[in-house]
Amino acid sequence: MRKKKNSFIWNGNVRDAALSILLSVDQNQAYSNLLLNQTINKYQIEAKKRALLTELTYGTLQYKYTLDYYLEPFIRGKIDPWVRWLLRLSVYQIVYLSKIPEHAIVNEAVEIAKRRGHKGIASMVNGILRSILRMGIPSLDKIKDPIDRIAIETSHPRWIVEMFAEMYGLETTMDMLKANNLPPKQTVRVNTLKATVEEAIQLLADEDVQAVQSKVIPQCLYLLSGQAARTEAFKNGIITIQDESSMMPSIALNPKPGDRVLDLCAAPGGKTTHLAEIMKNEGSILATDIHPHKLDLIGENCARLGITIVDTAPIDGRKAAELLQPESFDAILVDAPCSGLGVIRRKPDIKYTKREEDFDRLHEIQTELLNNAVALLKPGGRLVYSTCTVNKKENEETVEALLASHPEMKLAPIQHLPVSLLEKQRNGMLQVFPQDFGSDGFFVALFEKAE
Ligand SMILES: C[S@@+](CC[C@H](N)C(=O)[O-])C[C@H]1O[C@@H](n2cnc3c(N)ncnc32)[C@H](O)[C@@H]1O
Repeated sequence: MRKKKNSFIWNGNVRDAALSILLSVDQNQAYSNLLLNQTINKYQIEAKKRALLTELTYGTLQYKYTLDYYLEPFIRGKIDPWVRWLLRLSVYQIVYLSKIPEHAIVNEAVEIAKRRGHKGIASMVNGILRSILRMGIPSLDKIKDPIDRIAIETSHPRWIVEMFAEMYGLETTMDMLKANNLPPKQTVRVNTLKATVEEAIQLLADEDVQAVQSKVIPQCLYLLSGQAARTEAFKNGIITIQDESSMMPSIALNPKPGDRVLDLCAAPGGKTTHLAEIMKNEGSILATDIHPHKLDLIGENCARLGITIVDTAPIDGRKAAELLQPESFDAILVDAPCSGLGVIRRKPDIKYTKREEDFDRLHEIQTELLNNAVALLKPGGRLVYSTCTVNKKENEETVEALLASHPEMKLAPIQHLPVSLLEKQRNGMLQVFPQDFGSDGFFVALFEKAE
């Protein structure tokens, strides 16, 4: 009987589990973050193994091209994809994880190769890994072309490096792509309807979770221990799990208590609930999304946080102006679907699966969403456009398309954010890179409609 190389049942072996997740991401286009969370939750994997599983899965995926460069001189002929992933997983540990003894890495890999394949494959894996340990990995200094060097060193496709180098220069590109390989901080937003920042820190401390206030956004806490989703503070609606950059759009829009607000691409409601907190839960927010099933998440988040001013509706934002009353909202947020090139450190698969062709289609959708938002905005109203990407085609160029077709819309300087962020504004637009504050790459533009 053929052995199943990909089927996964948790057997307590972290490397086996990491290998199964990596294969599934590669072959079934599964999302690494979702699959990892599902595996951890389904098998209730304990904290220490959970940390190692996360490190091995993300690390190996993040450094896929770098690991292939290191492996290349040692591999003769074609090898099965699962064997290549096993080798990448092992070389990742050899190169990047100093605490794991080298003989243990090799032994584990050989055992997995035996279980999933046969003795012949196990002996090949053994041979390759022992050669690497004996001879060392090839130096990156051999790569002379600067674009190739960044592509291999940070493990990003060449076209992404080229594109960013053209947009931002080589130095910023290198910094950004290096930051894409760092683990994200665990950050939460304090629900100011229920607690002050100090009270939230104390409530978390009561549960042995150490939290410190961010120096960038005051409502943002960094969790230095524990798991936010498992805390009573989370269950009781004191905190929301959210990246610090994602807190910028709602603050930039700054709706007033009593306003009528539209959040056009709202699910799962991270920013809708933030808007409601800023509005002190007074006024009304219509939260719409094209996917009806995702709207339940907004309802659940509002219930947990004690927010009562949000209504939800399944609406394709590209047709919203036909369905809702024109010029009826004081403030509108368009947190648009985008390429996600700012969140690669959370979703490393993005860098391998995105295609340049996707950008034109996204730019078109973003422009259509904004056109609808403009039609729904009251004269004198405010509109925020945000994305979690660092791609000018979807950011600056989308803003320019809006300004070109709507003379009644003007960019307005963003206020209310801390100076460290505001001084990054260029021409009324704010682009944050992952290397700036250790938060996601994010873009925010604020518009005002003429009276
Ligand atoms: C970046 S996410 C929004 C995240 C959300 N604002 C938050 O903070 O939790 C973009 C959302 O746009 C939705 N979407 C995609 N196309 C849409 C469309 N044509 N109309 C409305 N929503 C759309 C997606 O379902 C997705 O939930």
